[in-house]
Amino acid sequence: MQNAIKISDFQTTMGVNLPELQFTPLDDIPKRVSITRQAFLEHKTRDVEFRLIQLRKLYWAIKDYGEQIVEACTQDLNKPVFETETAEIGYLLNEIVFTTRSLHTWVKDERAPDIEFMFKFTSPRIRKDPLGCVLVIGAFNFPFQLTLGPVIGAIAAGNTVVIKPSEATPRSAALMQKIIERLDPSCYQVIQGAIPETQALLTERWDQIFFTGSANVGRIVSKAAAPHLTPVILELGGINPAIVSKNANPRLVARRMLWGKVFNAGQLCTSQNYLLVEKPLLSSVVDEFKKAYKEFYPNGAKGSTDFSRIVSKDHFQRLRSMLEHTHGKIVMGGTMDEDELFIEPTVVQVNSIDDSMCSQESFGPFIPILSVDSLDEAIELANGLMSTPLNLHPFGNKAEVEHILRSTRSGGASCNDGALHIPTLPFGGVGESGHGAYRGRASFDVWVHRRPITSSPSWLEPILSVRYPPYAGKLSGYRAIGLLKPDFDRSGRKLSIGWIPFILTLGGGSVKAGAFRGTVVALLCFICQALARRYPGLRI
Ligand SMILES: NC(=O)c1ccc[n+]([C@@H]2O[C@H](COP(=O)([O-])OP(=O)(O)OC[C@H]3O[C@@H](n4cnc5c(N)ncnc54)[C@H](O)[C@@H]3O)[C@@H](O)[C@H]2O)c1
Ligand SMILES: CC1=C(/C=C/C(C)=C/C=C/C(C)=C/C=C/C=C(C)/C=C/C=C(C)/C=C/C=C(\C)C=O)C(C)(C)CCC1
Repeated sequence: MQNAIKISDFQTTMGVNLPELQFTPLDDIPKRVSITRQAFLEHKTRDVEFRLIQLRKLYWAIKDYGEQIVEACTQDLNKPVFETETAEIGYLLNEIVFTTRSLHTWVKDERAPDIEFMFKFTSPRIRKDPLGCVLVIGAFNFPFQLTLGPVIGAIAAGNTVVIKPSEATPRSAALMQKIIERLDPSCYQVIQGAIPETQALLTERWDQIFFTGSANVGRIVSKAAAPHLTPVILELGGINPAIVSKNANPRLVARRMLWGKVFNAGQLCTSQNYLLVEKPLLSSVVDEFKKAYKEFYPNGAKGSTDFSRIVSKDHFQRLRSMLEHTHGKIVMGGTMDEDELFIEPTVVQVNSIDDSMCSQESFGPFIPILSVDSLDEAIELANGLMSTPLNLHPFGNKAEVEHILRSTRSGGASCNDGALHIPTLPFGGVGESGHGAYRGRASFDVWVHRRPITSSPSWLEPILSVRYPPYAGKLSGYRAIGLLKPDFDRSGRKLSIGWIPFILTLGGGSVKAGAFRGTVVALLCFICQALARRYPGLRI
């Protein structure tokens, strides 16, 4: 709710001090990036104990600054204390504890699957290497969760990190800097600013960029990354459909859909953008929305401390314009107050999917509803608007939900629910809603390079030497044992080989090839046994 340019000195509300946001001077940015790059090249973050210490420090910094986090979210978004405690502070603390508990397991080399017998002696394994010096660009709506969430994984994976919080929530941005300053400053830096500062960051070379925000800025980030071939994780928005069958429970539909639009005043990327409801259920769904609104906010949302405000005037005006341009009928809510950046949870019955309320992402407390004649009509409309949204909300019986899932694509799906996403499940978009997933174990995986490693022992040389020239006479051997036999015919049908040939051929192929493979296996076993007998301490 503050303008990023007009920021006062330390402010005190209810006795809580908050730091002032100061943009990083543009000239300082390359130097600060090179500090973190240098720290990576010095292998500071390779040590797993070092990473754990940093994560534990982060845990205690978030805990110690808890009151300030609540205050910053109040000032930036009028976020209810309950929502800050659960979706910002609690969410991050849980993610850190989960990560620190699991890290020793996650970092272990993995045995490589699907390895042919002869290569097993090269000890094939997958190592989880850090990517290097990485950039995290955060969004405004859950300023702490969506900025520090990806940072937890990046630290756990052994990267050095530069963090750019959203300037749209200046109190939170400034506080995040204080929090990160508790960690090793050579490895973790916060750069503050808006477009010029972000552009300056994007001209640097990164080993990965993790961006959360709008698709338009996502495109800018991708373009900037391309010259350096930098991988980019994009966590974008979406025009998420809710598809409601006539067999759904209208009370549950209304309560769960309303929750998605009152949590953070609907500034929630996983909540539904619009509802497509089968005609017979329409009027009862609308009635249930009115009842649920009364239950959630007996005295209306405006006077309640349990309802956020819209982040800025620009977003407020964008939302107002959406409502002003609708051809639909407001059946619940509809009030707003620009001075307070308040928009009431508003249900609008629309006549077309092209209505201003459906065709763009609202990212606010709007609930447009369009009635449809069938689930298939709903599926066609939803796929036509944005075929790859971030989330999907099918409501109905098991068969109907399955049918909807099989006919659509989306980053995730909350069946018979609003914006629910379990924190340890991988989370991310597909197509227009982004790519790459994080959270829980995925937060570690998204920040590592899975490096395949083999070590060829010298005693394997007689076998490995089949690859060296001269090649004469070697091709037939390769064809006999090196080629897998297909278990399908030319029309794509699967062939069944039966048990006896399967046993005779050691898993498939011709009897001759199987016999040859068996001889090689027996020979290798014999060599290993002989070696083990001769050198009792030898480990193979
Ligand atoms: N998938 C997710 O996890 C997720 C989460 C939250 C928000 N979102 C999406 O983000 C959008 C709203 O968030 P927002 O308003 O913070 O997004 P935004 O794209 O406006 O801003 C995100 C970040 O990009 C920076 N930025 C803005 N313009 C830029 C430019 N021209 N060049 C370089 N950097 C620039 C901002 O400083 C900010 O840090 C919605 O579309 C929402 O759906 C997605
Ligand atoms: C059950 C018992 C009790 C009561 C327990 C209670 C009341 C527990 C309440 C838990 C709640 C409300 C947890 C809420 C968690 C919310 C979370 C994690 C929100 C996350 C939001 C996210 C991830 C948003 C993301 C947004 C994105 C990505 C985009 O914009 C007792 C204690 C009474 C007794 C014992 C039993």
